[in-house]
Amino acid sequence: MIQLDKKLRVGILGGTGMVGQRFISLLENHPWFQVTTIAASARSAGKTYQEAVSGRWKMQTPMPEFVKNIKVMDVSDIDAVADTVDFVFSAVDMTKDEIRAIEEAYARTETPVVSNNSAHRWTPDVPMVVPEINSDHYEIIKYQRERLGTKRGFIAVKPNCSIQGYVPALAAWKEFKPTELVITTYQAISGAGKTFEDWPEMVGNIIPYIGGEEEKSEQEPLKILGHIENDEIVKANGPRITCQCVRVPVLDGHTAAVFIDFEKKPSKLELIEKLNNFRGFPQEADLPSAPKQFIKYLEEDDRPQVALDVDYENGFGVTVGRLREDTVYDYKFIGLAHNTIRGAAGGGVLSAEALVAKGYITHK
Ligand SMILES: N[C@@H](CC=O)C(=O)O
Repeated sequence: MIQLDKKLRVGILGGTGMVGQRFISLLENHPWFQVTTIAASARSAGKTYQEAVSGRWKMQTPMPEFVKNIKVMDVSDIDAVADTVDFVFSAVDMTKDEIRAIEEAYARTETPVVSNNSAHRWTPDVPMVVPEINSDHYEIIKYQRERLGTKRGFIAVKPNCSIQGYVPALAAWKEFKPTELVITTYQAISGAGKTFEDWPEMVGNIIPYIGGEEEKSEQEPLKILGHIENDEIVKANGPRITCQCVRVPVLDGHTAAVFIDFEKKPSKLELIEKLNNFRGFPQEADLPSAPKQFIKYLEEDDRPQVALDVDYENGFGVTVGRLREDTVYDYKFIGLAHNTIRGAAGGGVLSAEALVAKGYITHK
């Protein structure tokens, strides 16, 4: 693993919300990153983090000591916040237009922005990366910096949490050329920033609608599987993906039930072997948060299960099971990923580690 002489100073934009809290929990004792700054709305600014989050700490582990007395800054005091950090994670809660503008404004202060938000996912020169799959897309950053007129500053985003249970399998099976997928996702309530305490209507309930989620689940995989052409990322032509997204009474863990067709139908054994052996840049570079084995195939008929498998590889890994031939499609399977770790803050932390290892994030 790379050793840094001193830790990089990190700011969390939107640090009081659920994803911000997850960033703070994951970054306690991080070997490369030290959270020095938390920025949130004017309502929280000036308070200590503990005061600002009072009664709203949603993690299952206690609030880390180091963060309790940090004075929350106003996220719109861009220069003041940028002065205190080497880069920021963004989990701000604003309109898409506001997010696009504020993330660009931070990037223009020469502060790299690693964002959990969807606002910039379709900006053509903004990489949307799952580090095991398409960390080569970070090469687009040089064109983004030209557009923004920056030397250090840029924006990189991570994709939606709903796709993390099946896109890794698609990447592992690329050589068999997947042509068509029919998916249903079963999404945990933490994806909506909720716990059962603040969303009691979800106990024993299913809600067959998550605003905007189906389009993201169908389209974002194509950007990840795409390639750089000139100064933009061009999305892949296929596979065709159709998806239904359903909210289920689970705290953490998005499950995907997937039917899949291939151009060249492989054997079940070949598919399982590709899943278990799939490695990418985080494993090769031995990044601090990299799961040793990114995808694990579980042979038992009743796995993956949220209760047993959501924390696989500390929530950074993906579990797959129930792979079998189908009567209409070539195969069907189930995938599971932790939505607030691999699917949100953890995916952001791993992306930032990849950006450090590749030299895009440095000390100011
Ligand atoms: N929109 C998702 C969160 C993923 O990023 C959800 O509602 O589960």
